[in-house]
Amino acid sequence: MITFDDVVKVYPGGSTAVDHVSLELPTGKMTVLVGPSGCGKTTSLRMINRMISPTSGRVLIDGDDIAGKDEALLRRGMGYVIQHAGLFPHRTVLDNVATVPVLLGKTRREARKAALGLLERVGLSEEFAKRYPAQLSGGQQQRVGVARALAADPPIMLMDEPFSAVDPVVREGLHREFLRLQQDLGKTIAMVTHDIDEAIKLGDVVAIFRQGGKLAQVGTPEELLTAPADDFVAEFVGRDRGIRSLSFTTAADLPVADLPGTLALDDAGRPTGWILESGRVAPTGGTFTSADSLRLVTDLAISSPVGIAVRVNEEGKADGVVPHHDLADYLAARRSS
Ligand SMILES: Nc1ncnc2c1ncn2[C@@H]1O[C@H](COP(=O)(O)OP(=O)(O)OP(=O)(O)O)[C@@H](O)[C@H]1O
Repeated sequence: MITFDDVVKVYPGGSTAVDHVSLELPTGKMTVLVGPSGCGKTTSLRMINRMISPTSGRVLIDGDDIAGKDEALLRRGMGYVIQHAGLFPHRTVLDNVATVPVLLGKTRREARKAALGLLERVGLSEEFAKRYPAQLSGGQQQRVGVARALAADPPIMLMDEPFSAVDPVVREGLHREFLRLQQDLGKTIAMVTHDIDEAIKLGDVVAIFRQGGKLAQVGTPEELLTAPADDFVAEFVGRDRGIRSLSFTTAADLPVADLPGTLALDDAGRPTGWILESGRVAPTGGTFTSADSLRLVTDLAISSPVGIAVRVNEEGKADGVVPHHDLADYLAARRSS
């Protein structure tokens, strides 16, 4: 666990970048530091690897104050990924990834073999290994940046706006891959972003900073969406937070009604559409399983031609329906419980 214990950073010249921040970043989880520009996110991140020292307060790793640790040793346990990847321009992709392990004592051969494996894990095939950074797209460079940070297999990863230099579609893909990777690796990650949607999507814990380097709220994405501490947080997490918070709960406990006769099924019991009063069959527009989110069920119920979402089992067979008024009652009861 990384702990900020009443940390203050005042830069020479008097600006307070971080103002009495106390925060815990749990081991094996991703904590996202998010907030408007200039609110002290990067300063906080850099205090974890001692690129910046606190003016007062302590940063601890597993209970030990890092102020007393050898800087080089400390940083060896931390991967660092920055915007635009920060790759060595005159080294090949493979050598960008293999350099640190060689410095740490691996043979060049071992390091290159491991680097190829890492590049594959971040979605880059062998053909990219011989290229130079300038011969890659922005998204590919970011992937190399992540692979390079992972090369020393550090328990901690510090990431400063790692996905912000790429377009939204590429970013989506990188998010998905990164979440998959983190599921396997379980690193302790501190990530800085100014994008609340990215924070909510990636973070196990999200720490929202406000101007002046103060923490506004720390919580899981669901907590921030359902119970923002004040107007600043409510505004910052965005308008449709009610709908977005439904992404975090599955439909496992959602009661379903029996299949109505107006639901057309094929021989295997799979829904094929709704039989409308006119006799026309309209497509269902999608189905859900009990593992899907309440957000999907809501979307299906709203967009269904008859206002009913259809649940299917693992074989795709219809096994219940949720009319939109039942769903509204369920959501209202859930809120008040
Ligand atoms: N070396 C420095 N000397 C003086 N002031 C600084 C220095 N670095 C940052 N600051 C100031 O400290 C405050 C916090 O900066 P920091 O970079 O931590 O914010 P941030 O939240 O990461 O911002 P952004 O999202 O714009 O990158 C800002 O007001 C900034 O101007």
